[in-house]
Amino acid sequence: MATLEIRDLHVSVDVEDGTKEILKGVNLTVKSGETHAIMGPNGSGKSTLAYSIAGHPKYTVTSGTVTLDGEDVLAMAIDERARAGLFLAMQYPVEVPGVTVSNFLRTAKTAVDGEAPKLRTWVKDVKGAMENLRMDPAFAERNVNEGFSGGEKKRHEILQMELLKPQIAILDETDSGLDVDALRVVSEGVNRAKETSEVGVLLITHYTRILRYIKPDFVHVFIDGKVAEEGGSELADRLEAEGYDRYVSAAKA
Ligand SMILES: Nc1ncnc2c1ncn2[C@@H]1O[C@H](COP(=O)(O)OP(=O)(O)OP(=O)(O)O)[C@@H](O)[C@H]1O
Repeated sequence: MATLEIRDLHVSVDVEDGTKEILKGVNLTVKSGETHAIMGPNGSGKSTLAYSIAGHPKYTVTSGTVTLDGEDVLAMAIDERARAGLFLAMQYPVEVPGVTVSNFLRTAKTAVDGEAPKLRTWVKDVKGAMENLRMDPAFAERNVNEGFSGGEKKRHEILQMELLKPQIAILDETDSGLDVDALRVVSEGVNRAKETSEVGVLLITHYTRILRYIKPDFVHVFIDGKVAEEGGSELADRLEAEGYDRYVSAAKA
């Protein structure tokens, strides 16, 4: 059982004429086995939240805390965050020339667990996870992210999550690059990880389409760098029907 707690998080970026505050006091708690969706209009700071927790150097945390079971996540090196049980899928994963998917997964698993996985079970686990995600076995021998299509990148991301078995996964879901089949396969992977290993998921949604396949337990509406409203999955349905207009005009008033 793990708890990720974000308390009064303020984050800025450097801009030409100084700094710009993007996150303006975010409060959020995600526990094992829960799925939380963050929804909000373009530019409201959703990706910034993911990047900040991931420790992206462009984003400066000016105040507030992020803890995992009471441990200070922001003080951890990036690899320590993964070892502590956080999975942070990046919106634009980097290419790793010369490193195959298969080697990458095994190295990542070894780093996260502190010991190499047993070869026999590992090979079986990878094969099973790839089958579940309907991935061609040849994919395992390709170099990480080299020439991957949008759908392949997403499947690879979910494959990592299923194999690394984090406590809390933060997924920045640009489902724009996914066709309906890929969207379904990726969503099934997220639902499976939640059911089989009790992963807590913080799903950052840029489009509501993915929420037809993943039912969030909690929905948080992000407006201008903070949470403006919270509710259950019915809130996602309402937002899909009504949009964000009333929040945005309330924030401006
Ligand atoms: N490195 C940066 N330099 C300058 N401004 C930035 C930087 N990163 C983010 N911003 C600004 O911060 C705001 C929030 O951006 P962010 O990408 O977090 O929003 P988002 O809610 O994920 O948007 P979308 O749904 O459009 O992807 C935007 O106005 C964006 O232009």
